[in-house]
Amino acid sequence: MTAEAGLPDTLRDLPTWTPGPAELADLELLLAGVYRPLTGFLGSFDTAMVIAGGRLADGTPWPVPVTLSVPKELTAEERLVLQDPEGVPLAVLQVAEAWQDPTTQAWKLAGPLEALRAPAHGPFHSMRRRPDEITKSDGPVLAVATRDPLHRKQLGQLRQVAEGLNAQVLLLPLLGGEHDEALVRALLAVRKELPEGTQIIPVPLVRHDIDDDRDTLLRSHVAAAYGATHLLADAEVEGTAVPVVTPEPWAYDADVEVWRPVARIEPDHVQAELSQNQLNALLDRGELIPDWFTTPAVAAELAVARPPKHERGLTVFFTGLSGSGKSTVARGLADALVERGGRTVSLLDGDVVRRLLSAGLTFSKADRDLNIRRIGYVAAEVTRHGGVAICAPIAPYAATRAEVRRMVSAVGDFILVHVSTPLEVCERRDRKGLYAKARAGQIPEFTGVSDPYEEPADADLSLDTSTMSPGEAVRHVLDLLVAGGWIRGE
Ligand SMILES: Nc1ncnc2c1ncn2[C@@H]1O[C@H](COP(=O)(O)OS(=O)(=O)O)[C@@H](OP(=O)(O)O)[C@H]1O
Ligand SMILES: Nc1ncnc2c1ncn2[C@@H]1O[C@H](COP(=O)(O)OP(=O)(O)O)[C@@H](O)[C@H]1O
Repeated sequence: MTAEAGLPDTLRDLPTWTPGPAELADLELLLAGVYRPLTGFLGSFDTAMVIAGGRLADGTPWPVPVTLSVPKELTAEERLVLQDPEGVPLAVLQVAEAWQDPTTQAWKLAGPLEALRAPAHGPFHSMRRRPDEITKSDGPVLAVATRDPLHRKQLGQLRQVAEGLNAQVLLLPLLGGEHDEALVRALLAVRKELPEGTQIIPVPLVRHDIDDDRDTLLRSHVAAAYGATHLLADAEVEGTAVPVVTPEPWAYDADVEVWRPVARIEPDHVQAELSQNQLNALLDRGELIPDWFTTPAVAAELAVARPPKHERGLTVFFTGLSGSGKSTVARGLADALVERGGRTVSLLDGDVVRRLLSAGLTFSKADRDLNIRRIGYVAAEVTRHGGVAICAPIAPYAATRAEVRRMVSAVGDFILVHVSTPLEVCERRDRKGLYAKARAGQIPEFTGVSDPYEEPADADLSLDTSTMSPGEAVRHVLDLLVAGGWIRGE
């Protein structure tokens, strides 16, 4: 791991590290001055103080720990080049402290950063601005820092608050999910409905693991860095970097077909609203989002971000002992789906994967985990593109299965099927004669015999194939898919 060509000679021999996506987003904000007063990743004392009381060690208010995890091997370094996933160097970290997180045990490096290059990728990158690149307004500026599209209600509330303050609007789409493009497109789609002169600047602020109040505080810091004088938010929180303005409640007056403040709706008029759950249910069924709720252009983007279940990407992940019936049921399911039509199916069978994608890997814990991560990566890509990925490895470790669930769930849906056939039955079947060899000590680390299998506690379906035929087992999975709306019933 040494820095690539193109770096100044003085930095060439420095070790390099590629932070994860969330840390890279934090790095971008640190380098751009959006996280001012922070100039680098936090050390142990600052982090503890921020978590405990929302302040840095010197008393400056700051709501969220901004830290950098590294492998233990890098904790002895004095300087480190931080690079993007393609190996492009972004910054040099001057290590002030190497420390271990007392909760997660992860190793962290803290210290100031020297920018080398601004990250230059990502959809709508051309719309991004550093705070020092925008012309500051003289008058009030109302920031809306949002991860959600603006529907007719929010547009009305925003216009009302902006007018009341006589403020310019600064719309900050917060990027950091899987559907960032849909969010920015949905906000661009309502541009005409926004007050004149509204600026839209996407900000790579990923969701930190903090409560709503801290999240509002963080948004207020970002808003202040971009020159806002006010932040529109659902609730006021003490200590925000700029004052929070909360909109008054609005509802749809169905009698006269307009959105307006609830206080101005006649008591005998019918009010309408659509909760997030109702909206999600409509999207899941692929039904029309009513025009009174949101504009058609926004509705179209909502459907991109959350396609109807029967078109949404899906991974069905079978796990179980060797010989439990994973391949048989997975193959049966793939055939049944292909026969029904309307879905593209990729079958990632354990044995086949080991011959191609994971050729050369052993059955050590590290190699099994790598094998499952590779399967998960491919399944997530299939899912992202709206296909059905069917996986059938043993996948003996719960943590690795959970990792795959997380990866896939970010881009579509994930179903875990535990093929729970008892070991004695698998061993009796011994289709490949492997159990006999394992018992004879000829195969070390054989799952269920001399290697662990962690039973899933989070299975969406359990199938004990000793009590049913392969056809019945496939039927159970199909029933689950129909009940969940992923495929249509016959
Ligand atoms: N030591 C050991 N333990 C378990 N299984 C072994 C081992 N050595 C070879 N095999 C054969 O490899 C198949 C399991 O591979 P997987 O990729 O599914 O395993 S894992 O998920 O990476 O643990 C498994 O296939 P299935 O029977 O289809 O499960 C076995 O045939
Ligand atoms: N209900 C059932 N579902 C799946 N397989 C079954 C069932 N009943 C018997 N079997 C037999 O059990 C064996 C399972 O092997 P396989 O599907 O390769 O399991 P795995 O992929 O989990 O190693 C096959 O020989 C299959 O015919």
